[in-house]
Amino acid sequence: MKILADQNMPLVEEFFSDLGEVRRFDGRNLQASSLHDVDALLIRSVTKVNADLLEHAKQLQFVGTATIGIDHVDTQLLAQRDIAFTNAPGCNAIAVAEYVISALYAYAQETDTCLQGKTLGIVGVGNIGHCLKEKLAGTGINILLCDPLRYEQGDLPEHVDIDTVLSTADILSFHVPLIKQGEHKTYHLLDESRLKKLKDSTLIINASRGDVIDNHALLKLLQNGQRLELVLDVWENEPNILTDLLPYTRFSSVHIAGHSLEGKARGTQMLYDGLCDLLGKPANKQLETFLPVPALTKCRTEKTLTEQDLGRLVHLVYDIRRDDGLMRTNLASYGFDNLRKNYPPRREFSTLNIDNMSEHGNVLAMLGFNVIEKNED
Ligand SMILES: NC(=O)c1ccc[n+]([C@@H]2O[C@H](COP(=O)([O-])OP(=O)(O)OC[C@H]3O[C@@H](n4cnc5c(N)ncnc54)[C@H](O)[C@@H]3O)[C@@H](O)[C@H]2O)c1
Ligand SMILES: O=C(O)[C@H](O)[C@H](O)COP(=O)(O)O
Repeated sequence: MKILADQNMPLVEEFFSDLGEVRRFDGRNLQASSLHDVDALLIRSVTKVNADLLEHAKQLQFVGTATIGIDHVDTQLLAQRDIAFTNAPGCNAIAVAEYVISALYAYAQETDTCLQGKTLGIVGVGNIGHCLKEKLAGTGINILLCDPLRYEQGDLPEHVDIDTVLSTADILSFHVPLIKQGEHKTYHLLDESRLKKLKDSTLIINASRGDVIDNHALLKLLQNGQRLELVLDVWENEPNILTDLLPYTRFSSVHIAGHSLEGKARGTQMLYDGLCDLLGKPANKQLETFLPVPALTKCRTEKTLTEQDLGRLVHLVYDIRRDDGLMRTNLASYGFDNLRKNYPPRREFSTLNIDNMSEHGNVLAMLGFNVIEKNED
């Protein structure tokens, strides 16, 4: 079997080499002719799977994207052609939620803001939105949830409609898929008129898809003096983004919110499980065996922990300012895609074992650290 995989997908040889011959490709420049003898195609969000790409793909049985987002794949076409398809729902939910949490504590530190008592609106309560809500449950941040689809399905009774969330929340975090049309479209969900109505200095975090916010309208409003705090991981028209927005952002990054080592590796493993399933073979490889030991594995807390201390613990594992600095310093010379390709390793909170002497063990555990309770006596 011939397996063609994006060159920036980790651990493909480790997982797939027993199933066939693995070749790599450049995700943004895959040619239709390269697919003539391919049985399984493993992609990321940068490869568009459409009729043109599949023109010569006579043998293709399987397409897997190591992402939750599927806006780059014509899934109807795959179904028509009887090509099995799998994505990787939830693979990077922890990573994106931790990106947001790192942003929140860094913002609080830099602006001398107390997060406790602030209201956070989570728009899109799927894998990521739900994970974020659970992680923040002990922090004293008030949370509003907005997901009309889940509300209509009857499984989110606490849903608050988007315009109420936008006018109430101090902080907004977007975790919706890109939907271009229909009643619940998310394309330009934050358009000019909604942006104009936001409270002064609202903190907007977008780690979903760039098109969810009208970037040009946002820039125009900021240039005209509207005060907003921005954390942008995703941008319209990646990799050729509206760089004029950068100076207005508190933190920026190159669509890496989901790129913890664990998140990326889980994505590869989910595709491996999907292909094994299709082939009727046992999926017996485990990602834990392939992940390196983290640089930092242990620390100890004392009796009292403030909100600032929680922030310090978060930033011990992942500080969004590392990624913000990389983008601001290097975007012009390296370019968006190269920065993504050379993204330095990042681990999840669960890799830090905390010997806990404080009263906040449950808050630390909810955030996702590995808490080991220690009694003084
Ligand atoms: N920046 C990154 O690195 C990164 C990583 C992972 C995912 N993403 C993006 O984040 C999105 C969400 O990821 P997920 O794993 O939580 O997906 P998910 O499918 O589990 O959840 C998305 C949720 O959004 C809801 N939704 C759809 N339309 C909505 C609307 N108009 N208003 C409010 N809610 C709406 C859905 O009902 C669903 O519950 C992905 O589709 C992807 O585009 C980005
Ligand atoms: O939809 C997703 O899962 C994410 O946007 C994903 O993390 C994007 O990363 P990429 O596939 O481009 O590496």
